[in-house]
This record gives sequence, C-alpha cells and structure tokens, in this order.
Amino acid sequence: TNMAAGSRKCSTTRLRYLTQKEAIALDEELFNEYKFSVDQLMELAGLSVATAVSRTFPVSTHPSALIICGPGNNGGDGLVAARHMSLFGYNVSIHYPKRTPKPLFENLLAQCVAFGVDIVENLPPPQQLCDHYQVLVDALFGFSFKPPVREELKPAMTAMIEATIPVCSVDIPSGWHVEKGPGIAKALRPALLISLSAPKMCAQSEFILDAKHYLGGRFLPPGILHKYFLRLPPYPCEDQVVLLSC
Ligand SMILES: NC(=O)C1=CN([C@@H]2O[C@H](COP(=O)(O)OP(=O)(O)OC[C@H]3O[C@@H](n4cnc5c(N)ncnc54)[C@H](OP(=O)(O)O)[C@@H]3O)[C@@H](O)[C@H]2O)[C@H](O)CC1
Ligand SMILES: [K+]
Repeated sequence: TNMAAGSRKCSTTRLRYLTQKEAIALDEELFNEYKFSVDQLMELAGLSVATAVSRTFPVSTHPSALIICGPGNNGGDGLVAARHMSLFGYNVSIHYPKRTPKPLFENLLAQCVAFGVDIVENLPPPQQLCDHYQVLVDALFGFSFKPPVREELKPAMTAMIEATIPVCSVDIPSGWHVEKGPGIAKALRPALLISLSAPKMCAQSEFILDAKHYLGGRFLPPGILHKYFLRLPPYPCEDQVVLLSC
C-alpha cells in the first residue's frame, strides 16, 4: 500500500524548494509549453486552498472567513477559494483593495457576488475584525512579490500581521521574501501555508515550523516534475491537497 499518501508524518526533508526565478519559469512553461490557461490552473489552485483551509479550520468551528485578495494571480486564487468556501458553507467576505481590470478577475469577482460573498471595502480595526471572523486567508502576494510592501497595500498587510485569528497563506506568506522568508521582525506568521504546485524556498523558514503545510495545485505534468527534479509526495486518491508537515 502507499504509506506516504495517507501518512501525516512530516516529509519535508526530502522536498526540493523552488527559487523565485524557478517558480516564475515553471509557471510560464505551464502556459506556453503545456498550453494551460490561467483560468484552469487558478481554479485548481483556489480549490486546493479552500480544501486545505476547510480541513484545518472546519466550517463547524470557523464559520466566518475573511479573504484578503491582492492584485495578481495570488489574489485570483483567493477569489476562487472564496467561491469554493462559500459552497462549503462558510460565511465568506473578501477584501480586495486593488482590483485588476482584466476579464478573468472581473468574472471571478462577479461569481463571488453571485455566491453571496460579502465585499468589505474598509477593514475594521483588529479587535473588531477578530471578533467577527474566525479565520483569515492571505491571498495578497505570491511568488512575484518583491519586498518591501508598497504603501497602498500596507493596511491589508498590517491587518493580517496584527490579527489574532489564524491566517492561512496562499503559496507564500505575504510580505515574505520568496527565498529568504520573513525579513522583518514583525512579519506575518501564518498558521497554515498552502504551497501551490511546489514549495518555494521561504517555506523552510523556522517561522512556520509549527504551522500546517499543505501542497496543492495538483496539475503538474510529468515533464515538469522531471525537469525541475521535483520530489513531491503523492496526492492521496483524488485529493487536491497533500499534507507536507503537521
Ligand atoms: N504555477 C502555479 O503554481 C500557479 C500559481 N498561481 C498563483 O499565482 C501566483 C503568482 O501570481 P503573479 O500574478 O505572478 O504574482 P503575485 O500574485 O505574487 O503578485 C503580483 C502583484 O503584486 C504586486 N506587487 C509585487 N510586489 C509588490 C510590493 N512590494 N508592494 C505592492 N505590490 C506588489 C505586483 O504589482 P506590480 O506593479 O509590481 O506588477 C502585482 O500586481 C502564485 O503565487 C500562485 O498563488 C496561479 O493561480 C496558477 C498557477
Ligand atoms: K499569499
């Protein structure tokens, strides 16, 4: 039987972690060589995020979720996750301070609205935010982030850092250097990280040693696994996520 698949044992030591350059190159290859569309991959990425969040912070104990969405594809993953979490029964709100005027993002937002997702224009103060929600999803920045956070998105970043409810980071803990991890003393400390397609170097940081770490984005073709020497654990059965560490 496949022991690794269902096992909750930590298996991070044998993983290979991607640099920022590799993550960007791998992404481009999926679109250019393997003919995926961004919509396809984003849907699977967002579904993985919703699945990992729901396994770690179930709707029964964490009924209200706030998803912070950034301007890039990481934010798009957040919009997709919002729709799926709403289908899973969560009361979902999104904060989307810098909207991208592209059909993909406009459509994802329209779908969120149609599914009853609440749009929060102005974030409440930390105490009020933590009284109202039980879990936060960080979809502000992904693997294209270059520190430091620019002024316009600092309020969203600060709200997540100051929150006392658990934060679930999509692909990269926002504000972290993709390779070096948390550069600043008061950095985000997520309780859950969902690495998409393959973990990036910052996922080795001691800052998240006690966090749950899932791998999601089950869409890599064998050619990519081979080319990037990825030794990813097998996904159990038809699952969209696999636990890397607990
Ligand atoms: N292959 C996969 O696994 C897939 C992953 N997906 C997800 O996509 C993100 C990467 O998305 P990308 O659009 O390349 O970039 P980001 O979402 O990380 O962010 C880019 C936007 O953020 C702005 N930015 C960058 N640095 C800063 C900063 N210091 N302060 C403020 N804003 C910043 C940037 O603005 P620019 O003006 O610099 O362009 C962008 O607007 C990956 O992590 C996954 O989550 C896909 O969904 C599917 C394939
Ligand atoms: K993120």
